[in-house]
Amino acid sequence: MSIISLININYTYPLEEKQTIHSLSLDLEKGCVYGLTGANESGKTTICNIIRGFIPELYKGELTGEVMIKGKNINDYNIGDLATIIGYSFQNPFTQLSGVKDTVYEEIAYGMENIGVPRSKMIQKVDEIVKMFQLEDLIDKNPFELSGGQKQRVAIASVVALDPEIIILDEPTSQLDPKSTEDIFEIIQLLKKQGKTILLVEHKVDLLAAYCDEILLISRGELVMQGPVKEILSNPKVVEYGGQLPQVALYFIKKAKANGSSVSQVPLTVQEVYDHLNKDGEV
Ligand SMILES: Nc1ncnc2c1ncn2[C@@H]1O[C@H](COP(=O)(O)OP(=O)(O)OP(=O)(O)O)[C@@H](O)[C@H]1O
Repeated sequence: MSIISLININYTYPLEEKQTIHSLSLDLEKGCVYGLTGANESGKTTICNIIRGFIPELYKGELTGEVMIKGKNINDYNIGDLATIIGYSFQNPFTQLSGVKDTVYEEIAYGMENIGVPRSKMIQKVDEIVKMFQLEDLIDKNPFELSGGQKQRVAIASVVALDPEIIILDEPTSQLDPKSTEDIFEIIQLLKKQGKTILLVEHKVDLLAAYCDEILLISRGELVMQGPVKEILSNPKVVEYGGQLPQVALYFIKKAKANGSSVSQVPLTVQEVYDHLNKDGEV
């Protein structure tokens, strides 16, 4: 049984004539990291909102098709239960912060407070999360006085603190510098090891290539490609659909085309190039 299934989803925002999501079906398996990518405005955030139930709960509009979470129709969950199963970190961390807590420490504890986690367990979890996200120097600061990147880290940390089985991260690194971006991807790796299912909206395909199991490519509200990272991110069709390929893959695809050879085995990451050269004794 897939942990998330969308079955023939069509969706139109309120007062819009044009449909945003068209005949979309997908299955996501427990414990995998999925990279949801595609051009701007192709519908990625909308899909996340459908999976989390914010559409049609908050956004209304016309939604048809079925959303199944852990084999059960999303309409059969109560809102509280769904919130503990699916954690959602928004594209804009400002939206995510509660606005009612004065320190980063309290902000991270806030979600647990709301669901009645015992105090001793809560303190233990906040300490663990602070360490995981390297927030030690920020715990006494007001969340709204942080930089954009710091807010983003705190927002994601608050989601992870609730220990949801499914974690949706909508462009989690959009405001982060390269070092903090790598750190977030390392945390994603760790969460995968803990058995979490992660849906990651991200434009940085080089990082998706290194950390995801599968890629879902969206174009104009349709799922146009889905498959293992190796298969999708070495396929030049991705670019035709408005997506991007890793820089390394682009270089090797160009080289393969010039030599008239197959593009199916191109490396996607610098590490793969290194491993390949190492095997041949060239480094
Ligand atoms: N609340 C809304 N009401 C009406 N239309 C909306 C609303 N939110 C998004 N849209 C439209 O739906 C389409 C898909 O938007 P969405 O934000 O899902 O795309 P995206 O792929 O996440 O974009 P980006 O990469 O730029 O964040 C866009 O045309 C957008 O203008």
